[in-house]
Amino acid sequence: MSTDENAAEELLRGPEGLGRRDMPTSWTRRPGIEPTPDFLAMIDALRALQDDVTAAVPPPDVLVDTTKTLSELSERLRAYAAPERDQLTGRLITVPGRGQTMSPVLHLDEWSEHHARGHVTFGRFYLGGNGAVHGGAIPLLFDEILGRLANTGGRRPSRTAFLHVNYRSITPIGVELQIEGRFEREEGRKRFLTAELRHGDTLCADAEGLFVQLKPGQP
Ligand SMILES: CCCCCCCCCCCCCCCC(=O)SCCNC(=O)CCNC(=O)[C@H](O)C(C)(C)COP(=O)(O)OP(=O)(O)OC[C@H]1O[C@@H](n2cnc3c(N)ncnc32)[C@H](O)[C@@H]1OP(=O)(O)O
Repeated sequence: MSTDENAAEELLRGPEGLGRRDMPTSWTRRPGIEPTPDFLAMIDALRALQDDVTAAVPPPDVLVDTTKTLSELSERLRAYAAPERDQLTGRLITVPGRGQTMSPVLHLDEWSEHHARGHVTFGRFYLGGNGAVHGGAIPLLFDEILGRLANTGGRRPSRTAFLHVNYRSITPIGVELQIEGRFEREEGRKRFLTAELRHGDTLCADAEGLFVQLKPGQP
């Protein structure tokens, strides 16, 4: 196993491997790369921007200005693009949201090898229509909680083979929702997990996921 995989395994091992607020703040493949508060602040600002862009209907002059500013920002950051092995976003597993903005921030409140409970709020960015979260955004969240659960507790890495989602009632944006995941059973390399997303007493969606443990050399 490479040093990188060892580092990941170390953080994923055991009930304390995830969800701890006081653990080292980085999962990095190269010493010296850390998610500084400034980096995390940039990610938070991007999340707010995604919500604001989604909601905004600006006048033409503001649109022109905004486009110019965004293009300048892209160009500025492009100069610092790193290869995947050095990328921070998505790999900061000790930070809620893992430093990426593709899925909403999952806050874990309780964690064990077989169960996880947390909360999440979908912002305006995730709107499908009529106040409901887009149907494609909900599996992102299920994959996040189940993927973590499937790969924690010293288990060898696995990948999602299927993720079946049932949409039971609309999932509202802009309010805190509760999410719960369970590691149901293991059959050889196959790990079966389930999850539910609720708004108070209302079941919004549930999911069943199969995660298959990777064979050596499988990407
Ligand atoms: C690497 C991770 C590190 C984690 C670090 C933590 C990071 C911090 C948290 C991140 C949280 C986000 C986690 C996201 C996790 C992803 O989303 S991964 C990305 C999405 N998934 C993929 O890209 C997977 C693509 N598919 C594959 O790579 C391969 O198909 C798989 C899933 C590895 C399986 O292929 P395989 O190893 O050749 O397996 P195979 O021998 O065909 O099947 C094994 C068994 O599974 C069954 N099976 C396989 N596929 C299916 C299926 N679709 N339906 C039913 N049965 C199936 C087979 O029938 C067989 O059953 P048995 O005959 O043993 O009873």
